[in-house]
Amino acid sequence: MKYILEKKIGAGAFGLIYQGKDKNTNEKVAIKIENNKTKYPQLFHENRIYRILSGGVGIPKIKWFGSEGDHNILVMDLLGPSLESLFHQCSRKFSLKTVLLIGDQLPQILVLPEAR
Ligand SMILES: Nc1ncnc2c1ncn2[C@@H]1O[C@H](COP(=O)(O)OP(=O)(O)OP(=O)(O)O)[C@@H](O)[C@H]1O
Repeated sequence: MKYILEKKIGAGAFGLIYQGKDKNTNEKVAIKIENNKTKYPQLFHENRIYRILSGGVGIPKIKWFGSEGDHNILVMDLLGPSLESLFHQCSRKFSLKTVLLIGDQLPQILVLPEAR
């Protein structure tokens, strides 16, 4: 794999997410990893769904999906911090302006590319 893991940035129900980078270009990426011995692997399906949603606002592009050793690995664009972590940083209170900006942007994220 031409990517290296740098630091853990999140954990989902079934996998861990790391920030990493492309060894050749130094481009920052997000790398999601699951154990491929798990009873109900998810990452293969997640890879397919991300590809269907590709081109949508806020949807990370998939750069690579494959297996190495005991792990399935999905490499994608690194997004900014989650709304939850921004909310936490703002002492769990957003200004009216922020709430309106989020309200304006969320519907664009929820619409499928072909429905635009
Ligand atoms: N492309 C990305 N760039 C930056 N951070 C990401 C990216 N993908 C996921 N994360 C971070 O990792 C966290 C967990 O990722 P994700 O929601 O994909 O896992 P999950 O296993 O599907 O979680 P769950 O099913 O429990 O909601 C996210 O909340 C987010 O903070």
